[in-house]
Amino acid sequence: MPILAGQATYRILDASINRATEGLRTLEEYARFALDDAALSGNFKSLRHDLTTAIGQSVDRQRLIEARDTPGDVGTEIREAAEYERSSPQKVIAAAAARIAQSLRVIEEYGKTIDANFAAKVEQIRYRAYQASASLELAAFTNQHTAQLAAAKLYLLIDGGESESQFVASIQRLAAAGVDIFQLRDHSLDDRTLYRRACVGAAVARKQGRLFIVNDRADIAVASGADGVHVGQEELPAAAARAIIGNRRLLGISTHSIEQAKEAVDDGADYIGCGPIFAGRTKQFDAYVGPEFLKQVTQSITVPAFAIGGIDQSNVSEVMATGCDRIAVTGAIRDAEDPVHAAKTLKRTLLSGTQTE
Ligand SMILES: Cc1ncc(COP(=O)(O)OP(=O)(O)O)c(N)n1
Ligand SMILES: Cc1ncsc1CCOP(=O)(O)O
Ligand SMILES: [Mg+2]
Repeated sequence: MPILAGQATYRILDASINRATEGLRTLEEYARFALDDAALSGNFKSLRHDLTTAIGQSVDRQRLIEARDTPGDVGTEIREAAEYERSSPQKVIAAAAARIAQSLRVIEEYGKTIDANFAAKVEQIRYRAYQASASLELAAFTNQHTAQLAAAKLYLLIDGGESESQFVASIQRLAAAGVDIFQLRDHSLDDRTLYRRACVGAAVARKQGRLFIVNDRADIAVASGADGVHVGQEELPAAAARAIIGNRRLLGISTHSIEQAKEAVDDGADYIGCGPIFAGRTKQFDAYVGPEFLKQVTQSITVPAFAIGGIDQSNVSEVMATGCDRIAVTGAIRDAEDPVHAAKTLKRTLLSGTQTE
């Protein structure tokens, strides 16, 4: 039986009102329970309240309910595989934000057939919802960074490789082998090539659910979409690097003493590198701080601390004996006969807390 025009409008509004309020609640719950962000969750609550109030003032609820026919809704049979693909809370948030924007637009457009003032109110709610959703997505990205960093154990300093394709393939293989963070560190590359490697590296690392950091260059870290920058004691001071990368990206700082480690944390480092612990093949130093420095760090530093310098399967147990279970390496994986196996073994050791071959 053909549906009466008025009934169709109310059926569309009913479905869209449900979608919009459900989407707002989905984002409100993340702000409240994942971010503990009272302001942001309150923002979504007031959006829900204002939408419900505007609807109550202008749309006849009985007509909405009378128009509802879920068993007869042909849309319930239409299934897209992507609807069930939510590999992270961030994907849930992005999907809910899109659903809110679309539904509010539908309510606004069909609401015009009932009451122009009602539609104008919904338009303002839509604009507010855009901004609140963007704030939540950005906060969720930062929250994801923090969570990924806290869980990270194996950090690989990687060069630009023989070619872009070989560089990308290395990241894919070694991410699958357990590397948690990649840092592009290649002083031989010109800026253009370094930028291009950082762009593709950040993209492929993110696709593998891994963090991607650029060594030394805060400008290239931002321009390439990397997750952050790592600076040493001779590069940009923390405040200058942070001014470039902002608060949504990670700042790593090299430290060679407990004083520098404490200073780095005070200066806002999201993580620190601690070394050089042992002599290694990648970078030579006049002096090595040894595992004792790591003991001091584990006793007094609150941000993730990655031991670095000559660390490989033969001495990682000395690092772990200090209580430090995070390492940053180059040669141990780069120079291994089987880099994937070397990465897997190191990661297994770090996770299990014991030496395994
Ligand atoms: C994780 C991590 N720790 C330390 C370093 C060393 O950085 P830096 O002292 O700036 O030396 P270069 O890497 O720039 O030669 C690092 N890169 N990563
Ligand atoms: C860049 C850097 N800074 C301190 S040690 C080091 C090199 C780490 O490489 P490897 O793990 O091969 O010693
Ligand atoms: Mg440096």
